Amino acid sequence: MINVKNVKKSYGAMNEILKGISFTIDEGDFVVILGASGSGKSTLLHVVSGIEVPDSGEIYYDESNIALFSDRELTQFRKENIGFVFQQYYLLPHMNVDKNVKMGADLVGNQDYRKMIEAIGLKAKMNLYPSELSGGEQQRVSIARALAKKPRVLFLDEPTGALDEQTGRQVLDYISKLQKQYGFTIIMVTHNENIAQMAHTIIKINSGQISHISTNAMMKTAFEIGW
Ligand SMILES: Nc1ncnc2c1ncn2[C@@H]1O[C@H](COP(=O)(O)OP(=O)(O)OP(=O)(O)O)[C@@H](O)[C@H]1O
Repeated sequence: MINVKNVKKSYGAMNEILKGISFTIDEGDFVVILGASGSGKSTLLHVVSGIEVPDSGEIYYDESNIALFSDRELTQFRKENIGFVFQQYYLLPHMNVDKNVKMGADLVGNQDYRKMIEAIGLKAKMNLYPSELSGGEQQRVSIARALAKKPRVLFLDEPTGALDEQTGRQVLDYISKLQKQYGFTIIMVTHNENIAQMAHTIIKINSGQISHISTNAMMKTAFEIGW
């Protein structure tokens, strides 16, 4: 489904961050991208999700190479296919939970978005504002917002990076349960190697290059992994 071929990305003339990355991802896979700080994980996530454009290489979603898309085509592509969750939530502070999630749903006209609020365990807090929620709850709102547009692929950049262990496990548990329910593909960046035990495919990157790709036959739950 996703086929990344020899992708390169630099910031400035001497600063090559992605040095020729290639991999494929199947529909419905749970992929974790591991690597040290500064190895290029976030840059890779931005390029594969169409937030940024690579300098060279190809990024196929089925038959379409999004590396060739115009800005307008990319915006449309992201709207229809991509959900993105960041470490820092990026909720709108003046909107309550319901409105924050509705914002994602409105992008594609999904009337059904409250189901997602319920599925992520926040029905009782629907009318609260982000400042009235814990970090884990805020991250769950941002996941509900991303999933409210029914994306094909959910990208997550260190979704538990700002959370304590127990809250982090809860958030990961919701993510994997929702994947089983809705069948979207997960591509998650983390530097917590334990989280990779939840994934089916593990891509390790080092200094902008892939050092190892492996698959995991025995995926663990969020409460079985180490931390
Ligand atoms: N917009 C940008 N302009 C210039 N340099 C950038 C930009 N974005 C990232 N970089 C540089 O690219 C390198 C890789 O950054 P990236 O965020 O992809 O790494 P990472 O593996 O996700 O790191 P971390 O785990 O610390 O978030 C870093 O040296 C960073 O300074």
